Amino acid sequence: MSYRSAFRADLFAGQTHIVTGGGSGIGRCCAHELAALGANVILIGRNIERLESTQAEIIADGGKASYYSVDIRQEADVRDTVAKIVADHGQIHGLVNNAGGQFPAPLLKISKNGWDAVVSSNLTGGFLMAREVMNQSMREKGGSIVNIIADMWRGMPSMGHSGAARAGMLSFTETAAVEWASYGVRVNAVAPGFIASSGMDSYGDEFANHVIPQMRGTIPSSRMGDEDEISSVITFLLSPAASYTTGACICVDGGSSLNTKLFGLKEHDRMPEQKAFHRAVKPMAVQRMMKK
Ligand SMILES: CCCCCCCCC/C=C/C(=O)SCCNC(=O)CCNC(=O)[C@H](O)C(C)(C)COP(=O)(O)OP(=O)(O)OC[C@H]1O[C@@H](n2cnc3c(N)ncnc32)[C@H](O)[C@@H]1OP(=O)(O)O
Ligand SMILES: NC(=O)C1=CN([C@@H]2O[C@H](COP(=O)(O)OP(=O)(O)OC[C@H]3O[C@@H](n4cnc5c(N)ncnc54)[C@H](OP(=O)(O)O)[C@@H]3O)[C@@H](O)[C@H]2O)C=CC1
Repeated sequence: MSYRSAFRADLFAGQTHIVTGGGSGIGRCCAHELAALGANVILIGRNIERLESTQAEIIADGGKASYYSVDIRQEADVRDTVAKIVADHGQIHGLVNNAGGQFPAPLLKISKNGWDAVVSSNLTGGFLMAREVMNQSMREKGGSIVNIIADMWRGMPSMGHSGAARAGMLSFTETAAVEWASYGVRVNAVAPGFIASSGMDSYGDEFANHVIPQMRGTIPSSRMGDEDEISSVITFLLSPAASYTTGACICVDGGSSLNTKLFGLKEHDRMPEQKAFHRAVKPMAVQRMMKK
């Protein structure tokens, strides 16, 4: 097995874990790590080629993997796919709700369809997967769910649809942790910062050449994270080492969520009319404080 995990090699032996978005990026990396630790890994995504290729890599490494192609936004398809997985593999021990994505755009440029596409990918889809896995396996037999969210703690400028969905996913995580604790099911979240994943490459040259260098300057650790640095925290949360941890969110972001915001006030400073409006409605004392 070529994946060198920090965890014990038989940690998940005899267990089945689902990784949504397992055909690429963080999900693919996590699927490799879980398989290296003995899990039977179920990959979920839409693009069959990528799923097939990750499955082949894992099998070539001596691990166990299968894939099921499904759009996690389609309720009936999710229900039927989970039923097939349970029929084929039996108990589901872990679910990594990792599938998702968004496009960079300021709020004012996001159409209703664009908003819905992102919210359904990053919030509704994760809910559907968790509900079906719970109803069809974990409710009877227990398990662990890990939801991947994002660094949305101070909003998510230029990805506001995603920020709203991820904040919702955090709330879902907390509610599910409480409601499902008595079934022996733990539900936690991981909030990655800026991770050098294949997904991050999908935003084009402008993003790669301008946004990423600007983002990098805001990270206290002075670098982007790697996929395996997210995978190891997911693995911890799935494992018995986290047996008393539920409803938690671990930020894996090199400190970026503690640092100043990504974007300064340059745009605002270029808008004298709006500035004049704010000044006019503020009490004199506040204006004086602002001038200092
Ligand atoms: C910057 C600083 C950040 C700074 C902050 C940076 C932090 C980064 C942190 C996160 C990093 C990552 O997640 S890394 C990578 C994760 N992976 C990705 O994001 C992969 C790319 N994303 C996807 O494929 C997404 O799933 C998604 C965008 C929702 C595509 O879903 P669909 O295929 O269902 O969407 P479509 O059917 O094509 O389109 C549905 C609607 O969305 C609109 N739409 C789709 N792409 C659009 C686009 N680029 N611009 C405008 N609108 C778009 C379409 O026009 C449609 O609306 P109408 O025209 O009105 O009908
Ligand atoms: N990289 C980063 O810096 C950060 C990433 N994240 C989040 O982490 C997760 C993994 O991202 P990353 O690996 O970087 O990016 P990728 O784009 O490589 O991974 C996203 C995966 O989700 C799958 N997916 C997307 N939509 C659906 C859908 N509707 N149904 C089923 N599968 C779907 C995609 O597969 P397919 O297209 O085949 O369906 C793909 O494999 C995402 O949720 C991402 O937004 C969060 C914060 C930061």
